[in-house]
Amino acid sequence: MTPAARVQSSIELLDLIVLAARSQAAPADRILADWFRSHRFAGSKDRRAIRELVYRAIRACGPIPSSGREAMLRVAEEDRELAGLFDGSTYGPRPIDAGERAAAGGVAPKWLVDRLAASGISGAEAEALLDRAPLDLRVNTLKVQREGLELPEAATQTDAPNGLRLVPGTPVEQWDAYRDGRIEIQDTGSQLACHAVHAQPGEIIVDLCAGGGGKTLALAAAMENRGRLIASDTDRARLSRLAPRAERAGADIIEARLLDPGKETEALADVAGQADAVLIDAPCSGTGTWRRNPEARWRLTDASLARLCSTQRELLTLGAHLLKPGGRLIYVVCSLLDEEGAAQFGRFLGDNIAFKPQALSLPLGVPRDSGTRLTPFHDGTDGFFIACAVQP
Ligand SMILES: C[S@@+](CC[C@H](N)C(=O)[O-])C[C@H]1O[C@@H](n2cnc3c(N)ncnc32)[C@H](O)[C@@H]1O
Repeated sequence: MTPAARVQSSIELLDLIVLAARSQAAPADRILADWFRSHRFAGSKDRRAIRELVYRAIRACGPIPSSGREAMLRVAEEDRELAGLFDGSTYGPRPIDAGERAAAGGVAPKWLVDRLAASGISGAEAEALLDRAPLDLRVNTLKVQREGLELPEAATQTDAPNGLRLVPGTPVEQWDAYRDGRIEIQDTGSQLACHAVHAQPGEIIVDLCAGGGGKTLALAAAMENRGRLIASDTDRARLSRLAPRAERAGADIIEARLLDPGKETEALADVAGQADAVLIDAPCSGTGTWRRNPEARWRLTDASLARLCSTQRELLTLGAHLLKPGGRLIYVVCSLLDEEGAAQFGRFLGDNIAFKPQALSLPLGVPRDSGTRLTPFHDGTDGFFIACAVQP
């Protein structure tokens, strides 16, 4: 493909992505994968260049643009070489009309920029939400210790106890160490959220919103495969990814439990009052993960945020009900909005005065009310709010 043809294909893909974002349909990654499958003439270099262009344009537009062309013009405004490819050549984009409008830039739609600012995220902190994320690994101590691990490429140690960092795009999935479960791909912030659980061998631990089990596997490793680790979620597809991952990681103590939405308490009745620790990695707006998923800021609405906050409240209540006296409740969201993080947790503490917040001794982050906040700007991790409470 010519460079101009790649730009035109990216514009057409952005049209599909914008349409899908407006109707909460397929995510950008899926749209790209489908397009590459049905356009075999696009070779690997074309695919890489198109993906790069599409994500540059998504990052460049704060509010959702009205078309793919407007989005690409936004990038072209700051890239003369790209602007020169709007040349009207065969398969290329038509020339830029005098006065043709580019999409608005910025970090996010205005209502979200305002909410972030109200939560103390503005300026450089807000801009860093759209940086490129590094590639972080967790060494699976069920199989190997960090000191004993040999990898095809040099990695630097992170602040997470078993964390390593590589250049983004390193083909980790093709490495033997990945295939045989010695390493997992996991953001440092996510690793520190697991560290905050202080999971011990022999404990009963519930990972209430386990999803595909990223954090469950880290907990199993901390528990040295001893004790009970119940991994629950309401999403069958996500939870079904856990069993093969657990097998690869050699994590034997995980009991996966699919929850019926609205009937979670019944499904976990046998654990009520028994757990040493409950991790609530709650569903959230994901404002802390825009580095990996910049399109998410086009999809979030005030109404969906309110629904997420209400689910978080219910999950906190359920988590508290599962704990034994003295048990630890660890609340985590990959969001930087206080209504999902500090204020949500503060409300729980206000409604449940028997629970006392516990300081977290994490190597990164800054205190935010009763918890700790990690941000891409301050900590180089995804954005997280992490807090712990104990009922003495
Ligand atoms: C942030 S994700 C969890 C990610 C996961 N812990 C990991 O590390 O990969 C939140 C999860 O909460 C789940 N969820 C939503 N509502 C739930 C509910 N009522 N009970 C349990 N899980 C729920 C979602 O399906 C989603 O998988």
